[in-house]
Amino acid sequence: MISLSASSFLNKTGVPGCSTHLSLRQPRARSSPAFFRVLSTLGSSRDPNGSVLIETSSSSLETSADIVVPKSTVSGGVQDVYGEDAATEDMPITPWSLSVASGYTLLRDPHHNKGLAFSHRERDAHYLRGLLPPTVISQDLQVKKMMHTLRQYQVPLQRYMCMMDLQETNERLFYKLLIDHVEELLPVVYTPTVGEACQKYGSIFLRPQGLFISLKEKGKILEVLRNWPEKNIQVIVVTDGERILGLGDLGCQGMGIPVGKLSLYTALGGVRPSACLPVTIDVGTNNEKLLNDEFYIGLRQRRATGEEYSELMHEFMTAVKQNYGEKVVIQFEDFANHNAFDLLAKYGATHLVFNDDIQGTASVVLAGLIAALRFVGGSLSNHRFLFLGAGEAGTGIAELIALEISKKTQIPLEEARKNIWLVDSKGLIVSSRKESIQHFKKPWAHDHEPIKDLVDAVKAIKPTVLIGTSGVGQTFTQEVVETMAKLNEKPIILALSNPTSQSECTAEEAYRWSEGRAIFASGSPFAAVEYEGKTFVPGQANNAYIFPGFGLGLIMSGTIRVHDDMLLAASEALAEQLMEEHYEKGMIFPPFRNIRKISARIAARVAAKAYELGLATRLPQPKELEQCAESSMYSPSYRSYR
Ligand SMILES: NC(=O)C1=CN([C@@H]2O[C@H](COP(=O)(O)OP(=O)(O)OC[C@H]3O[C@@H](n4cnc5c(N)ncnc54)[C@H](OP(=O)(O)O)[C@@H]3O)[C@@H](O)[C@H]2O)C=CC1
Ligand SMILES: CC(=O)C(=O)O
Ligand SMILES: [Mg+2]
Repeated sequence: MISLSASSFLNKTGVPGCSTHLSLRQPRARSSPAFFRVLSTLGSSRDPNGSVLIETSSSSLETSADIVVPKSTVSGGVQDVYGEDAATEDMPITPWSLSVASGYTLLRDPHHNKGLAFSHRERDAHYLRGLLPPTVISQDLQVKKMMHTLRQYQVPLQRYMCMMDLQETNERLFYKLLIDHVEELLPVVYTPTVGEACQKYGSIFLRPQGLFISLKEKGKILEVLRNWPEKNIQVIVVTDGERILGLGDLGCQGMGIPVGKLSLYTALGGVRPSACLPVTIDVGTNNEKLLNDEFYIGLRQRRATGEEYSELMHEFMTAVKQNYGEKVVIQFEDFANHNAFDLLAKYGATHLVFNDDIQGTASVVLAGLIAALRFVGGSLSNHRFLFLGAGEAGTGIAELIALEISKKTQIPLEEARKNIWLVDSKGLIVSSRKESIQHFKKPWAHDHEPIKDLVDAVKAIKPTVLIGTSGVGQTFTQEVVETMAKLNEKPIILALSNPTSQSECTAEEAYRWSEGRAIFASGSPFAAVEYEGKTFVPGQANNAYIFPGFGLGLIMSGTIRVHDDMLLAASEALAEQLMEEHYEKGMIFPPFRNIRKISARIAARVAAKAYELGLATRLPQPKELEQCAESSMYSPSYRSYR
């Protein structure tokens, strides 16, 4: 038996040099109900839940000239299972996945529900008469209405809950809203509000989103993966909740992060929602407040460590490869650094893994620095960098800067590192500390006398660039910023810590304390600032610029491993999208409103690099990679139902 997805009715579609690969879905043998498989032309009946049940045999389907039957569902590449690509937008489809939803069931199916936008013809054809009031409205009017509703909520968390509710009831409207109003809604579904949502997840929790894999599932992870309704997964974002933004250990409630990141994969990068899988690994939490919170949703025990932790993670990583193949992107997100670096090193050789906090952050910051050269002149090798925070983000960025300098100037990497200094919770990282520091800090232990305070480190090192990656707010004090401004005509100051409460300083403070001379960007958004009659627009130095396009590039090329050169390619693709009008406002990142175009360019460059390195498997290489990226992006416009 074969279940036929809606898109299988569509002809192969595409743009020159990029054919969209459509596929039949093969149901898993284990749990697929035997009695219904679909093809409306072959006759139908209704099951008691309102689903239309249609029988067919696989052999009759395999003969259809328009249909591609892959041998395996884990072949990677771009597979338009539900007719979600922009290329399929104008074609009528049947609203089904495993069975045709109709009537009451259709209204409660978030993938196909259109609410009042169902036409009268569709209401007749799909048993919706009477289940909706008589008015028919357009999706655009629905967007207008939802924005009006959202703007009534003054409390950001209420807006977040409203958006989550929409995602669970009408997925296309959710994404249309997010894409059309990206600058307004990014702070709602992402930082800073997602941070508060994770902190209060137990209290606001209505419906589970994503897949929860706890120690209780040990030995059964493959089965758990098979409980997820979608089979053609292309991206997994996984966390264990130990370092959620700069808010620390939020245990199982970290689920808000993979869910939010994957919403951005779709809205910003065009990866279709059905291909995205959010996962939270629950090994307990050391957060006493949560352990004592009656509404906490996770395991009520302290974190498992050592072998117990590694075994669970290994079972997960193995099960993912077994179930989805090796072309599924596994994005590690918000792990604590004592696990993050090891997981990346361990699975980098066997899986398509990407650590967003280490690699994605590095790529976005490098892009901002390349753009900032426009204001400060010279090349990166002429600059001196000082970081507050020497963890995933700090050392990840430092290493990519050094790599870029080394490649551009042909000097050895060790030499390039010498202009980069980091401060951790114990002070400046210097050679006398080398024996006692974690392995990822060792390359940065340069010869210098120990210094405890940041301001003294600024005075001693005289950086041209100051980057905050400590997760601790208000650490770029007035004295720190004024010292930077004394040392530099245009000090580059990046306050990367999230959410807003943990930002090292505000945009207003950076501009005021530097007398309007700072080139400033922050991890969470700040509004434009007026200073002495001039308007400054702070950029958002956030990995959200990179990972959606980066992931799309990996998927569209069927890449099997991430390589540092792809991160450099992504940085360059982002930096080159700043226009004169942006520089005039002091910006070092382009506005998010053009993010889909930006992501397509990043995806194309990443894919091109993958082909160049021989890591891409989707052959032959499409001629127009950027066009290919754009045309394979998910479009949230409603489809017409036959
Ligand atoms: N804008 C963006 O895109 C991104 C932002 N971030 C943000 O960066 C922050 C850090 O993340 P990450 O690097 O993963 O975290 P880590 O825990 O890996 O690193 C934090 C680092 O900060 C140091 N630190 C902590 N407190 C202080 C202090 N008071 N003074 C000086 N140093 C201190 C720690 O020191 P020690 O080692 O001694 O404990 C550690 O080196 C978070 O807020 C996160 O949200 C992260 C990724 C992307
Ligand atoms: C942005 C991000 O990934 C973080 O703050 O962890
Ligand atoms: Mg993160």
